[in-house]
Amino acid sequence: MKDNEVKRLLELRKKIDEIDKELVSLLQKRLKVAKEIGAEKAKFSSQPLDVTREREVLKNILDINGGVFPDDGLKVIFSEIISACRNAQRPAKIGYLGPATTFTHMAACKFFGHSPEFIPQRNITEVFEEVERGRTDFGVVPLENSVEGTVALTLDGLHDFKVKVVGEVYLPISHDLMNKSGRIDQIKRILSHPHALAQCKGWLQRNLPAVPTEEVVSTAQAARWAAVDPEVAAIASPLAARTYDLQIVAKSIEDFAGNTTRFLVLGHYCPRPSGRDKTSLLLSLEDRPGSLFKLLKPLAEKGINLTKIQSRPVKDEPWRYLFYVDIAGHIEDPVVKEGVEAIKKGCTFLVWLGSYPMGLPI
Ligand SMILES: O=C(O)C(=O)C[C@]1(C(=O)O)C=C[C@@H](O)C=C1
Repeated sequence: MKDNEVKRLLELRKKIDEIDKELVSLLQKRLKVAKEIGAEKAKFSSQPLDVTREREVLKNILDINGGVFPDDGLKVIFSEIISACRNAQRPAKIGYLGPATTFTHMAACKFFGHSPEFIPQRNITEVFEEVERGRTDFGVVPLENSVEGTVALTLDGLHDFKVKVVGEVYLPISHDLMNKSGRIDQIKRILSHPHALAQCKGWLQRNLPAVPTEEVVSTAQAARWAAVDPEVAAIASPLAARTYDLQIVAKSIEDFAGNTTRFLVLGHYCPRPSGRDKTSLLLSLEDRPGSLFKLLKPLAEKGINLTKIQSRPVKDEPWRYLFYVDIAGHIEDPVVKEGVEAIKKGCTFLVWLGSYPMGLPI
């Protein structure tokens, strides 16, 4: 490099340093205002988290930017700025189905950003329990996978614990095969969560038909085993590979493209209507002809969109079923409120699980 080129580079770096200084000063100002908002909210014991406002902030920023700064980068930066401001208002503890690096962990970070404290729980029931007891502010659990279907333990938790659904997150699930060496010929056993093994069955049969598979409690647990045993390969997330220092043998080995999991965020409040909301219900129908029709009729009449219905056996009453139901709209929308009241008439019991902003499309 010539002298004048070095000089030019130093000048430009000085400019960057000055801009960064301004950015930090602006971030500090933003944090101060966010704390003031937090103090106002605390006066009427309102929850710091306002997903609708957060989405509005992100939309405003992308509009102002007009694509000049890469939009994806800007979204990540501002999601983390908001996460830090929210956490400064009141530090939050988030329980999730652990251990660290599970897809539920990734979903929790997608929803809350990285500022809160994330606490891995041993199983789905524990996530519910900790939220119910108030030891965590929120919990994140998987509800359904586009290939594997509904997670029964989550439906049980919604029935057994006093918690509300306060949000949802959709996360694309892409499974990688990983081990210590990155060499396929070293693999003597393949470990993963039963869902992940099922989602990669075709690929495993085509590529490693002679290698036995073993089910473990989570994809992260599988990665931990792979980290200590060179003969073990894990099917897990890219985050697990980074965390446990594993090499990728094969990327995205799931059999169906577009494999997505929907996660629920559990808490104790009701987010305000955002204009694009979902309401979740848990109900039990009378055991008589036409009771399911009675449930669906008022929804159809009022033009309410039923987005999910899933039955689950009542454990202590053979051949009776609970129904988990999602409908479009917020319980504060008059039409939804009336629809739920109408449904109630044909139910032996109905619990409103929560109303919350719909998860963003991936
Ligand atoms: O506007 C609010 O209500 C705030 O608390 C501020 C803020 C933000 O940083 O922009 C932080 C947390 C909320 O979830 C929404 C937005």
